[in-house]
This record gives sequence, C-alpha cells and structure tokens, in this order.
Amino acid sequence: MSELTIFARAMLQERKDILISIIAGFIAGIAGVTLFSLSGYLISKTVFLPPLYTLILLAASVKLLGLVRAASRYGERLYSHRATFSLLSRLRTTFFSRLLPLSPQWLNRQRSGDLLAKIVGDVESLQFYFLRVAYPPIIVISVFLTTVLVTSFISIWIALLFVVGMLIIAFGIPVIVRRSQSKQTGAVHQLRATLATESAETMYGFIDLKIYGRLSAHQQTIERTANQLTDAQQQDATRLLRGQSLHSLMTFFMSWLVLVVGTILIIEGSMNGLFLAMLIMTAMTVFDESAAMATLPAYKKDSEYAAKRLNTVLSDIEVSEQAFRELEPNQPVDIAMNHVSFRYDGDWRWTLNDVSLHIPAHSKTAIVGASGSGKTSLLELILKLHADVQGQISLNGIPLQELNQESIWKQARVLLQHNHFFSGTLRENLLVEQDSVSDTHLLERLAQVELSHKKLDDLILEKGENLSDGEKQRLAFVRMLLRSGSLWLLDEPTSSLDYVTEERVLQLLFAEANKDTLVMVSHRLTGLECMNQIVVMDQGRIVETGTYDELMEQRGYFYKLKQVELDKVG
Ligand SMILES: Nc1ncnc2c1ncn2[C@@H]1O[C@H](COP(=O)(O)OP(=O)(O)OP(=O)(O)O)[C@@H](O)[C@H]1O
Repeated sequence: MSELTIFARAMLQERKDILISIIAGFIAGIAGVTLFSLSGYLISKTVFLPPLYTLILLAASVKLLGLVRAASRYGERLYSHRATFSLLSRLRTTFFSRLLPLSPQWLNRQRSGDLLAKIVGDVESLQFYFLRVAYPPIIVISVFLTTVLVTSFISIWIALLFVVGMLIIAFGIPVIVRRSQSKQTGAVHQLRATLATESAETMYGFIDLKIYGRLSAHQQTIERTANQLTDAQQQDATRLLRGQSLHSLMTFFMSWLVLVVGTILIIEGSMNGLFLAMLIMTAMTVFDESAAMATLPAYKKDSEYAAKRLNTVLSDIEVSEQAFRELEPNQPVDIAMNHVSFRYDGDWRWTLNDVSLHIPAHSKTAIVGASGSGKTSLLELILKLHADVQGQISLNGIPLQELNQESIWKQARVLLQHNHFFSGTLRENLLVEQDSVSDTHLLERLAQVELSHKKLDDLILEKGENLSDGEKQRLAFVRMLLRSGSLWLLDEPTSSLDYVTEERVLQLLFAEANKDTLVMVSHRLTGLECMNQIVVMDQGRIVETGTYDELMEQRGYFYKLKQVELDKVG
C-alpha cells in the first residue's frame, strides 16, 4: 500500500468529486435494486387484480426510479471520471516536475523507452486504482447492506442467502482470479517498457543498424516482444473475463437459489408468495451491481505494480534534490577546486583524480589534453551535474553541495559537445529560453557566425537531422550568446568548424565574454595565446598549468602536444 502514497495524496485533493461520485453511485445502486424489485412486485401484484391507482402508483414509481437511476449513474460516471482525469494529470505533472530539475546524468542512466513507458503507461494504469479498486467497494457494500436489511424484513433466510452469495463474490471469486494472476504480475508493464526501449534504440540507431545489416535482427526482436506483449495482454484480459464470467454465473446461481428457497418458504407458509418475483429480481440486480468485486484484486495488483515502478524513479529523484543556496545573478564567478576526485557510477577508475584548480573571476581558462582525460567531466562537475564528488568545489566561495543547481545553470552560458535541436523553425530553436529577441537581432547573430544564408523560418527536423555538424555547433553557439550569465562553459565549441570560421567564432566569443569568467575545453591548441591560463590534463589529473608562453617555455606535455599539432596541421 505504501507504493500508493502519492496516489492517495492526489486522491485527497479530489475528495469533493470522489464524495459526489460515491453518493451518486450509492443512489444509482439503490435505485437500480428498488426499480427491479418493484417491477417484480408489480408483476406479482397484477395477478391479484389490485385497484387501478395501486398499479398506476407502482408503474409511476418504476418509471421515476428508472430516471433517478439513469441520472445518478450519469452523475457517478461524470464525477468519478473527472476525478480520475484530474488525478492522472496531477500524477503526470508531479512525476514530470520531479524529472525536470534532474541532472542530465541521472536521465542518461535511464533507458528512454523505459522512462517513457513509466510516464505514460504506468501512470495510466493507476487510473484503475481509483475507478476499479478504491471507490466501487464502498458503493457495492453500502448498497448490499441496505438491500440485506430491507430483505430481512421479508425473509431472514433469503437475507442470509444474500450474505452468503456476497461473501462468495467478494472473497471466493477474487481468490480464484488472484491465484491465476500471481505468476503474471507486471508482465504487461515489463514487456511494454521493453518494447518501448527496443523501439527507441532501433530508431536512434536506425542508420548504423542499416549500414551494419543488423536492422532485420532488431525488427525481429521488436516483433517478438510485441507478440509477447499481445499474449500477456490477452492473458490479463482472459483473467479479467474469467472473474466476470464467474461473477455472472454466481448471479444466476443465486437467483435460482432464491427461487428454490423462496418456493420452499412459500410452501411452508413462512413467506408471502407476492414477494417471490420481487426477491428474484432483487437478487439479480444486487449481485449484478457487485460485479466490481470480482475484478478488484486483478486491478489492485496491477495498480500497485505500476505504482512500485513509478516509485523506483521518484525515490531516486528525492536523493538528488538537496541544494539550498543561490548563486548571485550577474556576479563574476570565481571557481575553486580543491583535491577533487570523481568517478562514474560503477566505474573502477577515477575519471578525475585529485584535481586542484583555481579559476579566478573574469579570467579565461582553456582545458586541454588527450581524449578521455576528463575535460568534459570537469566542466560537468562545475555545473553540478554529478553527485558523490570527493574534495571541495566552490563557486564564489560557496561549496557546490550547498548551491542550488538551477541558480548555477541560470548563471552559466553552456555549450556542450552535443546540442539538441527540436523539430520546428530555426527561430524556435534559437529562442528556446526567451522569446523577446527581435528577428533583426537574431539575423545579426547568425551573420556573425557565418550563417547569414539561413532564414529564421527554415524548418529544422527533430534532432537537427537536416543540419551539418558545423551548423549545429554555430546555432548552439548563437543560442548560448542569446542567454545572459557571466560564467561561460564551453566544451569544444569549434571542433566541427573550418579554421577560418573557427577563428571568427572564437574572436566573437572572446569579445562577448570579455568581462566574464570563461572556461573552454579545447582539442586544438591554436588561439590559446590569449588565455589567462591553460590547464593540461592527462588520465584524470592536471599535469600542467600556466599561460601559453609559460607552458611552451617549460617544454613539457603541452609543448609536445603543440609540436604534434604543428607537425600534423602546420
Ligand atoms: N556518462 C558516463 N558514464 C561513465 N563513464 C563516462 C561517462 N562519460 C564519460 N565517461 C568516462 O570518463 C572518462 C573521461 O571522459 P570525458 O568525456 O570527461 O573526457 P574528455 O577529456 O572530455 O574526452 P574527449 O576529449 O574525447 O571529449 C572517459 O574515460 C569516459 O569513458
């Protein structure tokens, strides 16, 4: 039950609608039972040729009850579904708002298909908890108890028969349904997540799979999973149907039993024969109204499983939300790292090993080194994208663990190696953060990065499929320029550009970031002369630090890298 705490909280917020639907459901149930009982009574009464007004009164009551039943059933459906949809939207937004502040690192660890299956499928499954598990028993039991009470005035034996029938429906049938279900719990959820994951991976890697001739193998896997999912769904549906069929069987059986017992009671003279048809109709209706009890355990188990899957995500998230101090906006940022070591989850080696570094406010720092030496990871640590970091990192003297992650992101103008482009116009892709920038300004910015041939209404495909890598890099660069913030963190911002464009872009960057703190990871060693410091990394350690001239004079690691570059590029 603890898995459903979030759901229970959301239900409390919808208590008004829930209460109305319970009351309306109760009225509909009682009206239904009375309607059919009265019909039975009317039929029996007709045989004895009662006065016309009695018949008119009974027929009018039946009509009226029909209307009451229809109206209250409508009210029940309306309010219960309104509550359900509000609950669902509450759950979705709660889930999504928890995901939003998460570090990309956490999101990267999730398989996108599985996450999607949780956001969509598992949240959806929770609707049944309310519609089929939480409130129907309240209605069924209250309608049933009222019926038993009224019936006991006519015949205590028939009332007892009803109780026995209800016990079988409420406990016997669910046990049978649950027994067949226990081995299968969660199969649909798991297979749905697997199918989403396999489909997402096939879509992402479509071109590579095609080139390497592995597409059909992947398609077969997807088909196999889809078939297994269909089978699991069919088994689930069969189980539900089995419960419903057993319930219908029980309803008919009880009606026959009422007929038999009622006949005996009439023969014995302990019951008025006028009530027989009425009691049979009562039995049929009251047991019919209790259909929800037969399928309740199946839905309950399913919803609990869905809640459990969602909880695994939410409990992870709670761990990662702990920042509490703000980084002052528009202040120059000073970065200090003191004996910082870090490794990725499950990795045996240190990605960053005992790194100490000071990046003063307003300074320009380049981080260079071999591929895989930890340059990007170092930038990500400044952005507080990773937890479990050893040593001390502070921004403007505030330890990173005390800083609100979002306040760092607000201050930072970040350009990572991979930038996402959304399906939409070029304008929309540039104005992801703000929409108060004029077209003229946007076009000026585009011209500054040699993209004057692009139009703001040009359509960009999902993930920027119709852009070259260099164009993507420059558009992301413009996107970063349009932000405000005094901390510039760039990871190889010009790696896909030709030398001429690269020089222009770097000049523009240095002019724009003139008064700010700039940290730039770079593969290339050209243009670093103007940097205040160059940090050279190797295998997670800082091996050299200094200005360009100092490092060249030292003739150490940087000098060697520079010689290699000169040999290769000239
Ligand atoms: N998300 C991750 N999970 C686990 N290991 C990672 C992850 N990202 C990077 N690594 C590992 O950390 C090490 C440092 O990676 P990082 O990207 O920081 O290096 P880099 O110097 O920026 O490399 P490059 O110049 O190729 O971009 C690499 O060995 C890499 O395999």
